[in-house]
Amino acid sequence: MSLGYFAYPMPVNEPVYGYAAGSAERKQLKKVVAELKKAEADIPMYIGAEEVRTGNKVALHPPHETAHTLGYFHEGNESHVKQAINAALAAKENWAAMPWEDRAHIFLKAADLLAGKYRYQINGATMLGQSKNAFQAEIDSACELIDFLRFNVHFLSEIYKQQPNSAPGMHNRMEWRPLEGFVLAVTPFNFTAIAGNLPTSAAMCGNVIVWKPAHTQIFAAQVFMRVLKEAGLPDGVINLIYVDGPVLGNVCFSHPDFAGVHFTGSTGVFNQMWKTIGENVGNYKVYPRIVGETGGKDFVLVHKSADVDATVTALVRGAFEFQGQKCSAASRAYLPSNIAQAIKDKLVAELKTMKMGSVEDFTNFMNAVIDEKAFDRIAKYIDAAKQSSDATIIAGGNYDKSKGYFIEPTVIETSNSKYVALCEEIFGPVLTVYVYDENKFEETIELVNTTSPYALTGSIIAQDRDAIVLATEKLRNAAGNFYINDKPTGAVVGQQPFGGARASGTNDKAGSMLNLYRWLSARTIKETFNPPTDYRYPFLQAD
Ligand SMILES: NC(=O)c1ccc[n+]([C@@H]2O[C@H](COP(=O)([O-])OP(=O)(O)OC[C@H]3O[C@@H](n4cnc5c(N)ncnc54)[C@H](O)[C@@H]3O)[C@@H](O)[C@H]2O)c1
Ligand SMILES: N[C@@H](CCC=O)C(=O)O
Repeated sequence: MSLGYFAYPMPVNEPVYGYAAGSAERKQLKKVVAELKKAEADIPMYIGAEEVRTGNKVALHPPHETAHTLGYFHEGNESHVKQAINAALAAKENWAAMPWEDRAHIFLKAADLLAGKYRYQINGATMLGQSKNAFQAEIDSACELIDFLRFNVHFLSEIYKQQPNSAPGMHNRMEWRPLEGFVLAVTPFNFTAIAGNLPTSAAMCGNVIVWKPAHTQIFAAQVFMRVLKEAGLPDGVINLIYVDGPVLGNVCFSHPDFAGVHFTGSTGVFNQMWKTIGENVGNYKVYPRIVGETGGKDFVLVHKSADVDATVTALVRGAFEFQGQKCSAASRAYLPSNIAQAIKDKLVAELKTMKMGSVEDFTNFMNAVIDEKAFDRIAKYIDAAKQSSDATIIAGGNYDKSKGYFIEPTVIETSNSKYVALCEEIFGPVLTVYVYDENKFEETIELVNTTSPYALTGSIIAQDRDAIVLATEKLRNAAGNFYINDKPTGAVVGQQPFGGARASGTNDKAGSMLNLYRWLSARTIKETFNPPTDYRYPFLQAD
């Protein structure tokens, strides 16, 4: 029963804690990190009302301290995927029928729990499990996830208000129904916020979800699942399972009730999913929604009028925060010949001041990359640069996996505008720079536009307004998030809706109304107050 239209005004972004030396929040976070590290967590899957322990235990290690064991998760198989789908479908009717304000309040309560009681837990789990420093964890697993929850409640309440016109004698209305079936959320390792947003944005719309996180993000994912339970999310609405990708795909993409996938991860995996879904079209009850935000090869284009210090800071933060493991990370920079040397000199000097090590030491800017597979992949690009006649390593270039997966922040300079490290996503702490003739700005814009298949983020750094206008126009399709005089990372929910096009995904802008529309299937209802009782039109009468 609805007895009013309830208001959910635009929220403000969650304030970011600074964790400065001596602060109470820093002490508290350190204490929780130490407790989490000792606890040897035993992590079940969450299917319906059950905490499922299969006994097939997989150990979790901090990427920066691989000899330590954080705990174990219970890995599932095909039967658990089926159980999760069944639990989701069983929860569907009640969940879809729950009044919006009650659904909304579960997610608003979850946001408050994250902002208070669980803030250090979710940050600590992200720090240890994904090797994020305290600040990077704070902006991700606390603030961005809280923002996703609060802003999506606001955006969905705005969508529900959108209604058609009505001519005299009738009333038209629009029901914003959830999709018919279940939604699959497949989430990446690098952002706890994204992992939390993909299942909850669709669930908020009344959908039921099977959620599969990356194995390397499970340590934080399970904290969020417990927060959702405590906030009152009914059993079966979101089912958290730990299985291999192909096992998941085999069951979900051949299921008649598959209604959509909310994916963030690499372009290759998304392409494979899309193909499999295409092959199964005709076997589903509905045309599934396919939403995927994928890889990037994000650029920084520097104009001859740029400020050197601003450029270097944008490059250092943009390329090396969280070891470059952001889809938005600055990974190729185009430097004009007049200031290229000054930029490179300062960049190299700044990188020498950067410390790398465990997340427990708050003076470390850099930590480890996520796992051995990533370490080996990134090291190959560095080795190739060492051997290439087209490339020189001007900073970093060393790596070591004896204690953790550590790779120095590395800058490659190349004279080949199509060098592999300017084209392919490396997803690690590697920035490739290319110096161009300062008088060939327009040609360089074209180069930026055509060098890589991706179009996620990019920046122009310039003081000359004409250069900014030109780059903004000509690079319209080269990035879904375009920055002027800033790094290309760090989008904030409600401020810079996030997503790219071309090989970077479907650009459904996480944390915006656009994304929520994908999880809704509108029904139009026309009610006529005084229906006609005779089929004959007046013109049928004889003169
Ligand atoms: N555009 C964005 O908004 C955005 C945000 C974050 C990360 N990313 C991208 O994500 C990638 C890094 O994350 P990752 O390493 O976790 O990506 P990934 O593609 O390896 O994995 C993503 C998810 O897909 C699952 N998966 C892997 N193979 C699968 C298969 N065959 N079938 C079904 N599921 C499968 C993984 O287990 C994981 O849960 C980078 O390419 C990065 O650019 C993009
Ligand atoms: N939203 C994040 C990127 C997420 C991708 O990994 C940013 O804008 O840096």
